[in-house]
Parts: sequence; C-alpha cells; structure tokens
Amino acid sequence: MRLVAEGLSAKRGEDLIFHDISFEIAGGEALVVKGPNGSGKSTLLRVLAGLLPAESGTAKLLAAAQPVERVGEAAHYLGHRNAMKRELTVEENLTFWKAFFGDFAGGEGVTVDAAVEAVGLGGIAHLPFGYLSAGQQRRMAMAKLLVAWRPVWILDEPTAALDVAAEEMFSGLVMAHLARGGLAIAATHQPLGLEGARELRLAGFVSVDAGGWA
Ligand SMILES: Nc1ncnc2c1ncn2[C@@H]1O[C@H](COP(=O)(O)OP(=O)(O)OP(=O)(O)O)[C@@H](O)[C@H]1O
Repeated sequence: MRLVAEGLSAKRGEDLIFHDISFEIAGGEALVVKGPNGSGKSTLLRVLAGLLPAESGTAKLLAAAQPVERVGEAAHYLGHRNAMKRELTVEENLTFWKAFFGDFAGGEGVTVDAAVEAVGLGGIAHLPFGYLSAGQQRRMAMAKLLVAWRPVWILDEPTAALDVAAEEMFSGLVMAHLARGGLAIAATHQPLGLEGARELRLAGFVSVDAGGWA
C-alpha cells in the first residue's frame, strides 16, 4: 500500500497556503509534517482527509485490498477536536464510532473494551465523556482509531496538552499501527517518538522542502 500525493496546492479563502507539495509513503511508514504556526499543516491534513478540496494536485492511496477513490475513505482523521458527545458515556461514543466507521478491507478493529484498555483508561468507560479530564478525553479520542480498522491515520496535533506518559502511550499505538502495515501522517510541534519517520517541512507559501528522513 502506498499513499502518493502529487503537486498539491490549497487555498484558505483567497490565499494560497501551500503550493506543489509531493510526497509518497508506504505501508509501515510515518510522515511528520512540521512548520511554524499558520504554515498550512492542518490545511494539508484536511485536504488529505477529504475535508477540504485541493486547489490542484492529487492524493491517492494505492491499495491492493480495495480500490480507493479518495484517501479519506481509508483514513481516520484525528483533528484538534475530539468528536465525542459529552453527554453520552465513553462506551456509547466508541460503540457509535465503531459501527459508523466499519472496518476497511484488510483489517479489523478491536472491541470497545480493548480500545479503552489500550489507551490506559479501563474502568471509566461508563462515565459521560464530558466528566473526563482534558487529557483523558484526548486519550479516549485516540481509542476511536482502534475500534475500526483504517489503514491511514491522519493526526493533527494528536498529543497537544497530554502528559509524557500519554505521549509515550500514543507513540506506542502509532508504532503498532505501522507494524500492522498502516500509514500515519501527523502534524505536530512535539516529537512523537516515531523512529524513522519521514519529515515534510512547510515554510508557508514561500518555500516547501519535502522528503528526507527525520
Ligand atoms: N477558514 C479559513 N479561511 C481563511 N483562512 C484560513 C482559514 N483557516 C485557516 N486559514 C489560514 O490558513 C493558514 C494555514 O492555517 P493552518 O491551520 O493550516 O496552519 P497550521 O500550520 O496548522 O498552524 P498551527 O501550527 O497554528 O496549527 C493560516 O494563515 C490561517 O490563518
């Protein structure tokens, strides 16, 4: 499986945010997108996830298991917000997402219980999501990635506001995902502890340096 982006450009409003970005990552690889505030990291991830149209260029997933028209169909997108209902319990939220996403070809999500255990929060899944601390809420949002199999993980500042233990836990989840043949693309200002991750550096519209090993 390979994700191939060619000549991507995107606008927000009337402004061209980045121009002519190309990269390729294979199953088992991670790409870390770096750059100063406002350089377009979130915009690039939203384009890849299919949440924003590209101004030009293409992003394709070449997968043997199932033809993929759009990368977003095979992707989990973890944005700045957790996308969980505060008044529903954690278990209800995750059960909803598991059914809503379904599994992409070639893999299977874990049970809600297993996902909650994997993010280190077994025992509190019966609580309304809104009762959890900010860090616990973020961990539970990460559990969403596990309940349904999607080969591509698109992660926007996944560990912002998390403690060191949670960062290490998340790094372990991503490494396990890569070991299963998945791909991950993460925008972050923090080191994610992903050994061998490739790096894409956005510098605003002026210059873009794609490629290289971090
Ligand atoms: N809806 C919008 N309309 C117009 N401009 C926007 C919109 N959303 C974002 N922008 C602009 O697009 C540019 C890129 O924003 P983006 O959120 O992609 O940057 P980023 O690299 O993720 O930043 P940060 O590190 O602060 O999260 C910024 O200048 C921002 O002000």
